[in-house]
Amino acid sequence: MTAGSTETARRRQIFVLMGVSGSGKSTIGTLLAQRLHIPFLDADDFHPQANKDKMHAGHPLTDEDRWPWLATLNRLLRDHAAQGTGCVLACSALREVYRDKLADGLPPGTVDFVLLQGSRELIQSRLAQRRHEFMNSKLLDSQFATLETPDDAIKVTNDRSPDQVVDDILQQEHLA
Ligand SMILES: Nc1ncnc2c1ncn2[C@@H]1O[C@H](COP(=O)(O)OP(=O)(O)OP(=O)(O)O)[C@@H](O)[C@H]1O
Ligand SMILES: O=C(O)[C@H](O)[C@@H](O)[C@H](O)[C@H](O)CO
Repeated sequence: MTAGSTETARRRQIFVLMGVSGSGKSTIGTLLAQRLHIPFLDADDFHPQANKDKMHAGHPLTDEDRWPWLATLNRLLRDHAAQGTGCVLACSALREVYRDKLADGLPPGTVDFVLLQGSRELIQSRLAQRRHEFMNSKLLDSQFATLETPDDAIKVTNDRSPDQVVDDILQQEHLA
């Protein structure tokens, strides 16, 4: 790829940073979007209030709770693709069927899923120090139980500085 075409590919690509709560989707996703000069979207901002209330009370979401939210996110991604602009979306996307819903109707190769990994101990310790609008850290076990590890995602362990993690993503993406 030439430098010019690499730059164009970067700007059009849609990245979905996925993983359990506290895996670093917002932190790493924000930085990745800055590095690529594309917008950052956080799926947390699109939950209906009922979902936020449920999680805040310590109850995991069900598939039925997630479908309308995933449909909203899919529309957002389609809008970006239609405009020819990429974006970075931070979204748990824990199950394969959720990822299929997110990518539904988008041209093949448009969406790259990036799984942020980390030990339960590391993530729990980060959650213990974090304040969040609605997420309850007691849900971490159910998040791990629901996670279906994708075969075809970029996988990075978020146990280094955010800058190093973004470097790793871009290298695996051949966009560095
Ligand atoms: N590489 C890192 N080094 C140090 N701290 C980190 C790193 N990545 C994330 N954190 C911290 O871990 C906590 C969780 O990160 P973040 O909020 O980005 O996760 P998330 O996956 O978006 O969580 P949620 O899905 O619950 O919104 C935050 O306090 C963040 O500052
Ligand atoms: O699918 C889910 O269960 C949700 O997306 C959760 O993962 C939360 O929204 C998020 O982790 C809190 O920020």
